[in-house]
Amino acid sequence: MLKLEGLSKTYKTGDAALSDVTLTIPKGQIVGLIGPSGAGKSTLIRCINRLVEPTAGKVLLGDINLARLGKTELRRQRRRIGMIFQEYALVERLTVMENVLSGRLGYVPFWRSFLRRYPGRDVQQAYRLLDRVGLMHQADKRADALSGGQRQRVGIARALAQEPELLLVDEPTASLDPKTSRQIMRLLTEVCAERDLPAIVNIHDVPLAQQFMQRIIGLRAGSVVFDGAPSELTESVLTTIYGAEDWHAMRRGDEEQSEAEADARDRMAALAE
Ligand SMILES: Nc1ncnc2c1ncn2[C@@H]1O[C@H](COP(=O)(O)OP(=O)(O)OP(=O)(O)O)[C@@H](O)[C@H]1O
Repeated sequence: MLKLEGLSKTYKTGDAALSDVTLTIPKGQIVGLIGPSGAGKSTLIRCINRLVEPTAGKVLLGDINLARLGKTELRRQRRRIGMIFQEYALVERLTVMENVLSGRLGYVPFWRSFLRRYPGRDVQQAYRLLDRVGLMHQADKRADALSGGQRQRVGIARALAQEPELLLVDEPTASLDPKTSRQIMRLLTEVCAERDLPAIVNIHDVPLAQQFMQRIIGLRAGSVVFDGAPSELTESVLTTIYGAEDWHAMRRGDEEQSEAEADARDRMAALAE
């Protein structure tokens, strides 16, 4: 279970990016974090594993307050948190298998990782994970030979190889097309459910969040302005989160996108006739 208590962050520049955020995420719950640009979504995610140092507040993972830890203990505790990134953050020249195994780096002694000699148990687990994310036959391919969707599957397998207790997911589908985005979101929600794993997903795409998340947290100017079920995300709630102009502009953007897609489909269909 993750508990944030009074979490705040003011950057050196004076930007108050997070103000007094308090929330609890129970085991197995997958939470979508939405809000306009600059609302503090990335800051919130990064304060949890202290890629960004919180200015105040507690980050309780189980009964350990991550916000209070010194460097060595923080490094150990970070193993409990898996991260998935928008741009995948794979080592491009390494194979898919080696990328997944790198999720074990926090556990194996340095010499083993340096020689790339992982324990047999880790290798077997990595194969199982590759199978689960549908990449069994790509294990020996270099990461730079994969499509965006396949790369994100490697990112998911790598995070799971860590055997985390929490997943932090930063815009996992922002670089993917709509169909691949849905496949990735489906995979993410399934693997979390299978492991009773809680996740916080920073997600720009509101309809995608509504379709896949169990709970939505809306941030605006560093504060939580909505916390509820996807079905409660009404027009007026979205206006509170995004502001009237932004929300209408976003919706118009979606409509234009759908029209463009329908138009492209019609053209393809005409060509195929
Ligand atoms: N390293 C930094 N130094 C100073 N200010 C920062 C830094 N990172 C973020 N901020 C500021 O903190 C606020 C929150 O930014 P953050 O990136 O967390 O928002 P976000 O909701 O993730 O936005 P986006 O959706 O555009 O990624 C913004 O006002 C931003 O300008």
